[in-house]
Amino acid sequence: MGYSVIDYQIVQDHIAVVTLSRPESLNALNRQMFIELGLVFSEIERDNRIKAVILTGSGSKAFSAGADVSELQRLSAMEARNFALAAYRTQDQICSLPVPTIAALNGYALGGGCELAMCCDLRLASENARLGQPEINLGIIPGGGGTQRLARLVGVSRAKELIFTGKIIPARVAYEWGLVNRVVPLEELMETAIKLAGEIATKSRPVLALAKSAIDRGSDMDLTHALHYEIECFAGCFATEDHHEGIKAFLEKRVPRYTDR
Ligand SMILES: CC(C)(COP(=O)(O)OP(=O)(O)OC[C@H]1O[C@@H](n2cnc3c(N)ncnc32)[C@H](O)[C@@H]1OP(=O)(O)O)[C@@H](O)C(=O)NCCC(=O)NCCSC(=O)CCO
Repeated sequence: MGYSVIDYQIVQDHIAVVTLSRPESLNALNRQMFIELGLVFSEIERDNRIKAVILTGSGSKAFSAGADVSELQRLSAMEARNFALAAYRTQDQICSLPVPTIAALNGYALGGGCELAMCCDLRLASENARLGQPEINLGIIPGGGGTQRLARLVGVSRAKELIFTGKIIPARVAYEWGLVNRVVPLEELMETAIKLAGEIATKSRPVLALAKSAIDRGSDMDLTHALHYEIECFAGCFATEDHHEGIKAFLEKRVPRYTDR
C-alpha cells in the first residue's frame, strides 16, 4: 500500500519500521498521519511474520513535534473532540497490537509526539531528544492520552509539573524519570532499536503477545484480578507449540527454533 506521510519497511524479515514523514513540519501529526498510521498498524497486525515494530521520525531533529498546530487552529470544540477521538482510535490500535513496539525518538517528542511514543511498549531516545507536553503554551491541554499515560509512567507529580509548565526535558532526565528505557547517540539510535527488536524477534510471537497482554491489561486491574489474569496468560503459554520447543531446547542445551504457533 502507498503512504504519503509515513514510510513503511520490513527489515530482517520480522521487524517493521514505521517512519513519520513530514520533516518540513518536524513530523507534526495531522489527520492524514493518523489515517495512515491506522492503516499501517492494521497491515502489521495481519502480517504474522512481524514480531517487533519500530516507530520513528524522519530527519535528525524530531520524532514528532506533536499535533499539527495549523490544523488545530481551525477547530471548533466539536471538531477538536473528533480530532482527539481519531487520535485515540489509532493509539488504541498501536497499544493493543499483539506485538512489541519500540519508539525510537530521534529528537523532539512533544505533545502528541510524546503521547504517541508513550503508546509504544519501549522508548529509546537519542541524546538530542527532548520530551514534553507543551500544550499549555497553546492554551490547551494534552488530548491524546498525555494526562493519563504520562502520569502512569512518571508519576502524578512529575506529570503535573510537565503539563502545568509546558517544560521540555532532555533525554537524560526522561531516562532518570523512567520515561525512556535508554539514551544513545543519534547515529546509533536505529542500530540499537533494530538490535533490540531483533533480540525480541528471536522469541515466540504468541508468547510475546501473552506477556504484553498480562502486563498491559493487568496494569488496569486491581492486584488480585491482575494476578489471576497473569495465571490465565501463563496457562495460555502451555497451549502453544512453542512452549514445548522452548523447554525441549533448554533441556537439550540448544537454541530454540520457534514456529510462532
Ligand atoms: C519543536 C520546536 C521547539 C522546534 O523549534 P525550532 O527548532 O525553532 O523549529 P521551528 O522553526 O519552530 O519548526 C520548524 C518547522 O516546523 C513547524 N512545526 C513545528 N512544530 C509544529 C507543529 N506541532 N505543528 C505544525 N508545524 C510545526 C514550524 O512551524 C516550522 O515550520 P516553518 O514553515 O519553517 O515555519 C518548535 O517547533 C515547537 O515548539 N513546536 C510546537 C510544539 C508543540 O507545541 N506541540 C504540541 C502541539 S498540540 C498537541 O500535540 C495536542 C495533542 O495533545
